[in-house]
Amino acid sequence: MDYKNWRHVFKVDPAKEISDEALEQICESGTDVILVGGTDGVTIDNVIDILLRVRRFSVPVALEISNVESVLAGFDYYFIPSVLNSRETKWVKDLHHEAIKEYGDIMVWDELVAEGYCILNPDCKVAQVTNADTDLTKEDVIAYARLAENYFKLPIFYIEYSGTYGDQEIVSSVKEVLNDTKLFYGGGITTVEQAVEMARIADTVVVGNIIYDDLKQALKTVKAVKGALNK
Ligand SMILES: CC(C)=CCC/C(C)=C/CC/C(C)=C/CC/C(C)=C/CC/C(C)=C/CC/C(C)=C/CC/C(C)=C/COP(=O)(O)OP(=O)(O)O
Ligand SMILES: O=P(O)(O)OC[C@@H](O)CO
Ligand SMILES: [Mg+2]
Repeated sequence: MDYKNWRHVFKVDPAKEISDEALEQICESGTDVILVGGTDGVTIDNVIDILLRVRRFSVPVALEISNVESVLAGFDYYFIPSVLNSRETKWVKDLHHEAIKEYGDIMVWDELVAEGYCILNPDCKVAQVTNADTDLTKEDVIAYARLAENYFKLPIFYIEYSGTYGDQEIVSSVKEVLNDTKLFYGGGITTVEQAVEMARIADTVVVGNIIYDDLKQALKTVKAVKGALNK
């Protein structure tokens, strides 16, 4: 299935331990994709390990690149984040420029999907690493969404609350101004109710940490998201 039609995503962090049984349940859950990614501790070894283990199942698998050293062939898609509200150009376009300078000749451009991130939880790891300015009004976030769609023409705008449940009003307001760019929501989904709530607003709902904290609850989010009607 094309990433534009994904409703539910499990984000599997290669830096975190997961048993074969748990991984099998995640892969066979009916989720639309396994997105392999994390902020830190992502290495070529742990990415190979996850790829080989997920590839035993038919679910699509994408790599969300957090450093060039851990990129390898064999994924269906490569998701490339740019943190639009980072205070440092490094996380918006400099690392990307370096990577393209080095690997531009061998890159398969059709497999790359650019994501415009807007990080809104000041305490999460990714906000700290990328020095994100999370002190934003609803209007600021809407402006980032419009920048992503109408100026940079990014296929994905990702509202990231990693580790905490987000503000529905902000997510709804962003959804209202987007047309072609898909809205990904991720952060703090721990219950079926939260999964349904965000699935009614966002195009795609990303479920991460609950996989490691409460697998049973994590698995329930798949049906919840897929059953929810997008407004
Ligand atoms: C073999 C082959 C296919 C070759 C391809 C060639 C190649 C190298 C292509 C790459 C092209 C390219 C443009 C790459 C970009 C390079 C790069 C390093 C960009 C920077 C990306 C970036 C902004 C990273 C910052 C961190 C980030 C946004 C990570 C995303 C994941 C995320 C938000 C995780 C959430 O946090 P988590 O880790 O889960 O937090 P907890 O542990 O607290 O839960
Ligand atoms: O881990 P959680 O809080 O579910 O967030 C999911 C994802 O948006 C992280 O990048
Ligand atoms: Mg995580």
